[in-house]
Amino acid sequence: TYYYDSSFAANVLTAVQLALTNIAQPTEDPVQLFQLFESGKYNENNAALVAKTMDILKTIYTDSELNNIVYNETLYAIFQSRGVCVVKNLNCTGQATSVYRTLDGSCNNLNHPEWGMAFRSQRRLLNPAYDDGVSSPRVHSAIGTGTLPNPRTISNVMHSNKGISTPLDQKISLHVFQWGQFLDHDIISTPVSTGVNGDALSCCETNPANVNTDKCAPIYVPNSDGFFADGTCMNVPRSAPALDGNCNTPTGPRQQVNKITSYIDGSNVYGSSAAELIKLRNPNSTEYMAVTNGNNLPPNNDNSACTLTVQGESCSNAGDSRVNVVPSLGSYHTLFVQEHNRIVNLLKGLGWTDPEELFQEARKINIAQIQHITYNEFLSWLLTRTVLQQNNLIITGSRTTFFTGYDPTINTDIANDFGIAYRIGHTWIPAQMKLHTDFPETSDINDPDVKNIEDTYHNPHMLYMRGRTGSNRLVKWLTEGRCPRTDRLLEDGARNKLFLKNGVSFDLAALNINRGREHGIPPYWKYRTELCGETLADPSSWSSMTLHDNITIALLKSVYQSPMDIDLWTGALTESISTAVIGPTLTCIFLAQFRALRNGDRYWFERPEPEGFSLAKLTAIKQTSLAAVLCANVYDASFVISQSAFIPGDVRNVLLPCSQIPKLDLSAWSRFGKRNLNTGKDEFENKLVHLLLEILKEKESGDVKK
Ligand code: HEM
Ligand SMILES: [Ca+2]
Repeated sequence: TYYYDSSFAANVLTAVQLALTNIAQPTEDPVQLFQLFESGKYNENNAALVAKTMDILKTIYTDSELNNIVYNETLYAIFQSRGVCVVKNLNCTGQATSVYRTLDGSCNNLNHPEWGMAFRSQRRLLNPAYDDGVSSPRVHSAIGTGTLPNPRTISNVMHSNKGISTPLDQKISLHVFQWGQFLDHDIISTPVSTGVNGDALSCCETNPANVNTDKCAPIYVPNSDGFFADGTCMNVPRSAPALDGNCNTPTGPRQQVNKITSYIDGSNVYGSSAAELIKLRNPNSTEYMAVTNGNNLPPNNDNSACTLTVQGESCSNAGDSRVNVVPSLGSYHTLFVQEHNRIVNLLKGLGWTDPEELFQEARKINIAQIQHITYNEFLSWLLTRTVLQQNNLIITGSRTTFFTGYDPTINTDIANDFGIAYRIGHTWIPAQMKLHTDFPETSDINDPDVKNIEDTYHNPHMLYMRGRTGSNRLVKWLTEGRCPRTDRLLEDGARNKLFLKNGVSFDLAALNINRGREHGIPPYWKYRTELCGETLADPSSWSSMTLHDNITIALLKSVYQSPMDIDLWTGALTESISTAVIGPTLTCIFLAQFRALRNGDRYWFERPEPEGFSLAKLTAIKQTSLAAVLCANVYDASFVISQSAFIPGDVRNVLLPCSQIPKLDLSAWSRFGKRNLNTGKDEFENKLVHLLLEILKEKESGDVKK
């Protein structure tokens, strides 16, 4: 049962009215108030009323139902102005038999049903380092009375590609960039503080002393910047503080929230709550995900979700709210919605009929593919297979066995520190987005196929180009394009012109540094020692910087007073890389997170049934790859692609036509009995059963021709 329905709305109205009669000085008309509730805008001065309303709603709904509908839907934006109430009291029922992963928190981790679910406080790998111990951003230098360098200054010194032509990594395709972000959007989304009405805050004050430091962390750009005009201030709200389950401020240091499920569970495709999911499914044929005009993402009717420049276009809707950030991200969302619907059709051909079962099994297979591609292809490249092997994180390939390391005592929440460190993917952001040209086409000089990235932010237009074939063309471009190198340099379009609109823009590197400080993330050296186990004789000496090359150390020295001041994001990203893609500290942080996401996930795809699959099914999942998903949805059988779409063809990675790329073979899912593995066809008796079923179906619909 789903509780997102009109009776819920009616119950809220009744509860508000009741609550009004219960508090001393009612200040609002209940109908008006209800409208505010519905639109997610509510005056925080009415906190008592909200609390009372919640009490009444709790007499109607169970906690788990309220978590699903209230926190994620209606009250979320209201509380966001003060902070975000974290989910509590989820129930784990049906432990033994639950076949499908749930979104309301029950049972995804047997030991602790809340771990990994949406609207939880982020975990930390290291204790926070706030200036005042509880909440104020780190600003003081480790030595003397000085302050830390301005984030924009660090960005200019360490992350600018000015005067350096941006090197591309010829060994990896742009799928590394896109998978990296897509994965991020499956596991972490940190909400920021809003104004009292749920509106965006204005954090820049003429006098910096007047900044509301509880809700704001603006970046004042130092003069003579070279790009930003003197006096520029970047309007940055602080991440909303986590409130406890009763929406009160907890004692102890400020924590941040993750508003999506941390499990790799395709929540960017399916949503992070049952209520979100139901709205993403096709209402008429619920086995399918909703699509519009030729397999594109459904529109988001809230046009403030993106910037529209062409009439008739709309923002996209998906399981994660950031889907509109860049169009190539939208194209990935589209790809996995298409893949879901394709799997549904395949299952139908194998005798599956029940819409709910079809939906859930297709979702389970789609999630399994996403997990497999992440560990077997993406992480194999990022962390290397050797490191995965050493840490028992390797997917065993053809030696198909179950994963037996499931450990329900592992906390699967995303770590705050990981959320800062994993932003190293910002080094992969390309300068431009491009539509692949299938055929010689007359190019449209007024609407070219190549656009600077700053012209694509929050604008879905590229998806609409060329008769709405933009999504597939962007995906094809990701295959043929090369990814910017994993280095300290960020493209101008991300470092100077992020979210450029009406002449106002942001610096993504400065945002990352600033965000780390306002989350109370300790400096880089602490991760080397306290988390990753290095022993440093004297962390205050530059000679302790043994993981960086001399040029980088010179740059760091020119901006930081002490190596103990270096911010995690900058310090970890600039570690030198000998044989691997990333340095040892990032490897250590990533391992901590990706180990938890595999070992603590009850529904990890390599587990046996009922949560996972039979060996035959698991073998089928392990055959798949990003290339297979691409071949099944966007390429013709004759298209020649590298077996790992992340790594363009070379001697080690043979190019094959799509027709020869191992594809998702669902014969193990057949409900017609055994299949002949040599021919791939159903045995005779199964064919007969199939035919009979077809005839029965036609009979039922009153359309008997045979
Ligand atoms: C065009 C591509 C991208 C854009 C425009 C973009 C933009 C952003 C922005 C604006 C933020 C929030 C900054 C702040 O205020 O603190 C952010 C956060 C983040 N980004 Fe990116 N990003 C992109 C690609 C990537 C990639 C490729 C990765 C990883 C491989 C990545 C990982 C992250 C992570 C982990 C966060 C923190 C998320 C959270 O806690 O909510 N991003 N990104
Ligand atoms: Ca997720």
